[in-house]
Amino acid sequence: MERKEENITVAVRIRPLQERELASTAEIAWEKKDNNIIKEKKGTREFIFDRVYDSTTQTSEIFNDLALKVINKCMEGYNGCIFCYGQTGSGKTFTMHGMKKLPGIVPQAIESIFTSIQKSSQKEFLIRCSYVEIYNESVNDLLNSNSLNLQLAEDHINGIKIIGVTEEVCTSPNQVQSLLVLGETHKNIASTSFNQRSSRAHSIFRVIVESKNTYGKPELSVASLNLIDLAGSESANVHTVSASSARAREMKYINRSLLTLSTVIMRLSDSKNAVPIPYRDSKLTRLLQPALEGDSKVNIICNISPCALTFEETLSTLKFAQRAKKIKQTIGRNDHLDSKALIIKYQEEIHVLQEKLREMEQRMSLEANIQVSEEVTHQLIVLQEEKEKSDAIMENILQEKLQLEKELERFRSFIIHPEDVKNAKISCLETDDFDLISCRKSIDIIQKIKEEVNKPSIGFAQIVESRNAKYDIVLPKESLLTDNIDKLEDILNSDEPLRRCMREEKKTGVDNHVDCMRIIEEQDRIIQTMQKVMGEKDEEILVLKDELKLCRNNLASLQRSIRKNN
Ligand SMILES: Nc1ncnc2c1ncn2[C@@H]1O[C@H](COP(=O)(O)OP(=O)(O)OP(=O)(O)O)[C@@H](O)[C@H]1O
Repeated sequence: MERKEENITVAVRIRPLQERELASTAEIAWEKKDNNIIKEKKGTREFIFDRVYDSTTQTSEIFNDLALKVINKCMEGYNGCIFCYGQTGSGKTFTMHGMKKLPGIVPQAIESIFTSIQKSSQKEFLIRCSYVEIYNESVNDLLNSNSLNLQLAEDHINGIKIIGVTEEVCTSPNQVQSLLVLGETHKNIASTSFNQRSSRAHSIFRVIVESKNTYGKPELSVASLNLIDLAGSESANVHTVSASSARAREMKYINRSLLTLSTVIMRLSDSKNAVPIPYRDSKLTRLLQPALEGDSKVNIICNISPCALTFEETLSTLKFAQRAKKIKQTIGRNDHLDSKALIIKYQEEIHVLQEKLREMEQRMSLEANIQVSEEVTHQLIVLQEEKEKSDAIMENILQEKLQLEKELERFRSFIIHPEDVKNAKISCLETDDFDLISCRKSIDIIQKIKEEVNKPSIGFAQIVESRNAKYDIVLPKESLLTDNIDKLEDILNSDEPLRRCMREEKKTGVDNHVDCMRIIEEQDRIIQTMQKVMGEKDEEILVLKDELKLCRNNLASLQRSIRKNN
């Protein structure tokens, strides 16, 4: 632990005259002589301090001159303590807390701590805050209105501890600011003869700064900064008869604890005197003991009124300040190489939590995979069912198509094409009931039919036109018959209904061309219907083929994603 001796820094702040003082005939009794001297205006008394501020000084100047040094020391691991001392209405709360537009030492200290953290690139910090008041010798938690009369205990590492006090870990100035606002709502404030809003208790706002090196030597320090707004001393005679017993009781406790503080300061300032120091006589001095004994860099700001109305009280304050100025301290840095600091504890907890988080993330991703697999499997089953259904439909359609193709083929077989005719055999000529003569007769008959068909009156000319080739082949010429004997046989073979009709005609000698045409028409009609049905079926097959293709694509992408997840 590094140690160096230094005096407590003491400053005096003279506040401006208040309305009540201005309205009185009382004169100015105290004035600033120099930057560090205050003197009695009409007398010879002079007091020298580290700094003297007059009524024109802004709190920000006091902060930069004095408080900032304490805060910077805290950031390096040294304890710090700043307190405002003075009679009631002298400007202690104004200096310590200030107002929104004129912020006091506390809000400026908070800003400064977080700015310093921002600039420290090679350190990690943990900030926690507590806010208590000592009211009628009872330590009350200002951050928890239910925590009253907290007990104090001595801790060899952390000094005097307030058992059960709320300590909030803060990560931003706003968070600390909101704690101050909360504490303010729980404070004991009342109107007194000298102050409309008089603090009836000593309030202690404590910021604990834990810091740890992130580079180099693994240094760890825990420093506490105590910012104390003392309640103001009051002479018993300033209270009127109407002062309530509650006010009188508060006053008694305030004065007694301030007297103890004075005694402690006096004994500490007199190093030759070996009498015991009565720290335990009040909660205030008990709490301030470690700081006053030298574990903290201490700043005392003594607030005074320059008015002659409170001359005696101001003189008493200046004497207190003079004694405090004599106290010598040996301040040491609080290096903690053990794991008791919260920052270490929290880092260990963070490590454990990070491990847990990693495990959880792994489990979650595993779970997600299982879920994906289940979802994919379900989709796969649905798709396979759909595929089976569409396969069955396809099979039916194919069967139907096959059936239709067979039928179509059958009906097509009724139609005669020239190439078919070429290859045909004259089997019909080999039969018993069919000779060349009868053929000739048949040809004659067909010729007759053709002539009849070609007659415009009959009206079948167009219908039969397409089939003329067939009949042209069998023109009634013997030579042609010989040449196209194969064709003739084919016609006769494949056009069975027609042949039957012709035979009928041959047998009976009755003209049957009307029946022949009807047969031809019937054949054409059936073929057209079959072609139409086939066309529709082909379209259906195309649609189903597209659907099947889509199903196969989906199936393939799902199988791909299952492979990926596995
Ligand atoms: N330097 C200053 N400039 C302007 N006004 C001030 C200054 N100091 C104090 N005042 C005003 O004087 C009044 C009393 O100040 P303050 O409440 O700070 O006194 P106090 O010492 O805290 O009193 P108490 O001990 O009774 O709580 C307030 O209205 C405050 O605004």
